[in-house]
Amino acid sequence: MLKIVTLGPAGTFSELATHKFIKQQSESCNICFLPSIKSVLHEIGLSSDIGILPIENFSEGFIAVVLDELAALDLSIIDEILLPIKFSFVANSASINEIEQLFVQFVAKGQCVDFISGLDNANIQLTESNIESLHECLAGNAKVGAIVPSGSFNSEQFALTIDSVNDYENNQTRFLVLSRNNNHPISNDANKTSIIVLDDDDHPGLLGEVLQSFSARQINLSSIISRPTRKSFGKYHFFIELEGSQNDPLVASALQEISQRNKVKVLGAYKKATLQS
Ligand SMILES: O=C(O)C(=O)Cc1ccccc1
Repeated sequence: MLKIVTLGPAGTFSELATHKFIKQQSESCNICFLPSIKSVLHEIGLSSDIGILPIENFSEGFIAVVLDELAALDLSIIDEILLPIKFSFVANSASINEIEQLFVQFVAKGQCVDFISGLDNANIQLTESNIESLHECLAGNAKVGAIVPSGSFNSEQFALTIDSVNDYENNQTRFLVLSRNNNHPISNDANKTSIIVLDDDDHPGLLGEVLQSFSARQINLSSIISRPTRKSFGKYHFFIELEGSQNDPLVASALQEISQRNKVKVLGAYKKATLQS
């Protein structure tokens, strides 16, 4: 039995991503929910074999806490999942102008900016998960509203519901499947690799050299993100995703070259997700 930990309570997009992953597995799986992204990350490899969490939204970009923990913890990426993301607004008052308190998950807030900016009188309360927002609204008074996953609620429970409050119609989020065991063989269908170049030897041209190792071999990068090390001001880790895996000798030699000059953590190689996969 594969034990999976993800962001709860039940009903989050993370749970939907987990079910999409489970459908592709031959083994039976057991899901455990934890209330915050950080608590999920820290449980992987303890009571759970793997963890599933959002890493990147199509319009908002990367989730900083996940990148920072990937730099700090000993986790590896074994797969990724892509999900369409649709939000609805629910409220205990039929009049939107009466809403004084809005519960919204901290990543969801940036995906519903246009709608939220129209709620003139609402005080924003950030939550850890979209289902926490839903539960807060269900437990709240007549002046409370929430941004929640479309399809996660029964409209009879609310005085007002408005669908499609996300800024972009084709909103999508990418989730990572993470494990603590770093010895996974690279599967033959892996066509994407994630690495972190850790800032341990800052010098002029560090990033240029890293990029040159890839461009000299015609290796395409799909993302590059810097995150502060939080050790001293102006020092950064670089989270890089590239096409291909170390099964390809060109990728292997690029990573070997970069590793000779820098501390590199290869997070994992996996098959690039699509909405259909
Ligand atoms: O709270 C959830 O439902 C999550 O799984 C986190 C999240 C938040 C916003 C978009 C996608 C996933």
